[in-house]
Amino acid sequence: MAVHDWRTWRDYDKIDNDVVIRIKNLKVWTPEEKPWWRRKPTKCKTLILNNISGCLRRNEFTAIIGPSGAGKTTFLVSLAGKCTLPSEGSVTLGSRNVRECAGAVEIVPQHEAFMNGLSVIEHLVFMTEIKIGSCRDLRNRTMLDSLMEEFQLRAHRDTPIGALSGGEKRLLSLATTLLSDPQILICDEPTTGLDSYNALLVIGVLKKLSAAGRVVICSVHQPSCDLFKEFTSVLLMAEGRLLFHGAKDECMDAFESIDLHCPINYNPAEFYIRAVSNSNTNIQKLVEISENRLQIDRTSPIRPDPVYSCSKTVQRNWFKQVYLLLWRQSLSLKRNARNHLIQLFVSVIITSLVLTVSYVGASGTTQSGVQDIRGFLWLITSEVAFGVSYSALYAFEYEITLFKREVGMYTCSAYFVSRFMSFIPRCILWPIALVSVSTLAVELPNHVVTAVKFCATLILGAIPSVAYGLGMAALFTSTGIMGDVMPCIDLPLFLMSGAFLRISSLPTWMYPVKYISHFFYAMDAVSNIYWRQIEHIDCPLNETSTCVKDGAAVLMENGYAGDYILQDSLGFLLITVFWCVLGYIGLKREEKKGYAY
Ligand SMILES: Nc1ncnc2c1ncn2[C@@H]1O[C@H](COP(=O)(O)OP(=O)(O)OP(=O)(O)O)[C@@H](O)[C@H]1O
Repeated sequence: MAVHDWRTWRDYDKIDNDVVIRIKNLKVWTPEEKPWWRRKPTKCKTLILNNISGCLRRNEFTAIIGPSGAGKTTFLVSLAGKCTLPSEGSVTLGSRNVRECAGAVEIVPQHEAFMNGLSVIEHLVFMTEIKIGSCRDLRNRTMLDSLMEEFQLRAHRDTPIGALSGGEKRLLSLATTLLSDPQILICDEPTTGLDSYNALLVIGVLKKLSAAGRVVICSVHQPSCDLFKEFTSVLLMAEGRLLFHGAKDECMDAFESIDLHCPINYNPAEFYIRAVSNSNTNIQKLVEISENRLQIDRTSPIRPDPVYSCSKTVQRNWFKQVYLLLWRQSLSLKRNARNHLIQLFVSVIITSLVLTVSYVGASGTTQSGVQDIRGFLWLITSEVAFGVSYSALYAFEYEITLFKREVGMYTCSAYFVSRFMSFIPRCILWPIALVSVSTLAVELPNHVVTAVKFCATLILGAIPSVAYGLGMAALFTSTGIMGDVMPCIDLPLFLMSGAFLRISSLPTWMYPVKYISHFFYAMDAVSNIYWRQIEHIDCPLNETSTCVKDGAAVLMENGYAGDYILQDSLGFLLITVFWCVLGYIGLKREEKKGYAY
């Protein structure tokens, strides 16, 4: 098995065993909980990492072990510079803070986040394209091929990720991380969920990477003897403290020096973990030993800087990012095409059939027909607006973890724009299907032309509806309450449509709300299209109430504008921009919250 022989730290073959990462008095804590309206909390509630100091060296292949809740994950995430909890102390690469060395350090989190609709090869091609550059580049293609070979992913090349086993997903996650050839690789429980063969396969690849000059550090949950012996050093943690860090033999010596002897044929990793679980005395003694050893580390040479600032990751230009993200969305959409078609059939065709049956023969040329047509126009408008905006509402809920894991690969705006554009086919298909079927039995003047105009208007109206749904989704993603908030905002917006009350009868202070209502502009446009063609409405001789004489009178009664084309087009555009800006702000806020682990 060839392991990345094109990736060596050739600059450093003269210095051996020198320090790469230095950790100085690292403390991480959970903040005191305060009501959301109070100032940002600063006090410490629970100390997760307690004054950890140490260093990691070149060629070191370290296993982090310790009881559950020891702080292993928090330590690894801090090493990668991605910890979002309040902290003190420093983690440095050379003389630079690890947070400034993007690309030099990569973390493989414990729980994978993928777009499950993609196949293995599609996912790897996307990641290659977005992280390191074009797949047409021979070097990038070789890298991709070699990783597929190393992690035995060839057999699953075309398998959808959702159908992979937990272990196979783990291998894919590792392969994805290694695409950018990080110099420091941090893995949180890379063997969890793998059978012993695959666990050894993964550890074997990681070991070779460390032998080639990288720093590889992994937390391992209860490693077997076979697995444990592959590591060159061990880092033992308990209760947020570093109890030991060094070669495996030295660890055994340290335990023996405090009179703790590992029985013959007993798994040493298990012995260490047991010895420090719930034993303050042992923890205290080991902390003292660890502090003495630290004095030696402090005198070790530090690597010069330049190597850490270099990274093989590239930032693709904004349009390329949008294109690649759209391509990924479209693949996922294609794989779920059957579900989308069923959804189209159930939600649109059946609804349209119900409408056409209910409004059979309806015409706006009679007094009783005026009300029917008003209802019909409202129903086709609202079906499209609601259908499209609610389908966008959950766009981020399932993808937010993926988005937060991929921070740095593409910009927030590129992601938002691509997500927005991925709804465009729906904005076109839904209105066409709805209008074509629902108008079948309704009497429209110039039937085909009017139906086409309805389609065009509803397509344009669907775009601000998507922006509205995405805006709400991005603003309330983290709270998960968008489904509860949206109906409350819908109410004033659809009241402004003019379908339920005359806009002219609104209190003056409510008047401006209509300008941010996509329901209003859509209803205004379809009503104008229809009623402007009705030149006469019959008024029976025995009619007691006042008759509406023509379509213009109906428009006047509802308060719909004169120059509707300009007003409604501008309205659609402004509302789309308004909700997109709000959605972008919401997504940016999520991005700022940091890495999801
Ligand atoms: N964001 C957080 N908010 C509150 N507590 C947290 C947070 N992150 C971690 N903790 C707490 O810090 C402690 C250490 O967590 P961490 O996940 O780092 O431990 P671990 O050693 O990786 O555990 P395990 O082996 O079970 O995965 C745990 O008690 C955990 O509940």
